[in-house]
Amino acid sequence: TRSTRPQRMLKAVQKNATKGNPKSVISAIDYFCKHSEWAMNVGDEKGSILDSVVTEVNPSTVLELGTYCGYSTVRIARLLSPGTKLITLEFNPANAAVAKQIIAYAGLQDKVILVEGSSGDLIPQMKERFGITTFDFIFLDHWKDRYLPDIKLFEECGLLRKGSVLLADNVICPGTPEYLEYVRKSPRYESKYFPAHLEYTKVEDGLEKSVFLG
Ligand SMILES: C[C@H](C[C@H]1O[C@@H](n2cnc3c(N)ncnc32)[C@H](O)[C@@H]1O)NC(=O)c1cc(-c2ccc(F)cc2)cc(O)c1O
Ligand SMILES: [Mg+2]
Repeated sequence: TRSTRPQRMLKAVQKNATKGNPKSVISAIDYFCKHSEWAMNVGDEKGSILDSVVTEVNPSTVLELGTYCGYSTVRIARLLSPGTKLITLEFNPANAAVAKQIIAYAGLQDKVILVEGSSGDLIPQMKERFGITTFDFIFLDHWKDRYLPDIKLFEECGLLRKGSVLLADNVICPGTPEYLEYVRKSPRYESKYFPAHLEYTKVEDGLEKSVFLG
């Protein structure tokens, strides 16, 4: 049977990247997406903004929603201080299987906890399963209509503290209008929009950074 796009992306990483070198894995995926097949990774333009926010926050507890193939997982994990791990949630088992291999190829498997399942089910389990009190940094990149229910779930589960940073991909394309309205109107968040483009295209998109004020 025909391979899937994530499987072909993995092959491109194994062919063109250097094992244990996260930067080469990131470049190999970006090259694949620019010259072979578009794929819904956060990409290099928005990825640089992601890098700068992660570096600024220097988080000890990190959560990513929507692993896909692990591109942003590798971008984030390579910047974390020694001993810090990121938890990433992926609903689709086939995508999780590819992500696991891409993360391992980058040599970052010891910095990543990849959990298969849906954010709605897993967020309430964070404290008991992973000993998390609050998250310093959360990257939202999953189903766009889950951003709003999940940020409310973070609040209900007491997973945010004064200064927790939430960074959301695709707030313009495909778009997350209800989430944007919520974080921009709520007095409990300080929000800022970072304009960019949909990965590997000229279509407008951007990242929304929201700081929880407690
Ligand atoms: C949603 C996907 C990313 C992954 O998220 C997992 N997922 C989902 N819901 C959950 C959950 N509730 N819990 C855990 N994981 C979860 C899934 O299985 C995908 O692997 N991302 C996108 O759909 C996406 C789409 C586009 C896009 C833009 C323009 C177009 F013309 C077409 C597509 C761009 C992007 O930048 C994206 O990020
Ligand atoms: Mg995205």
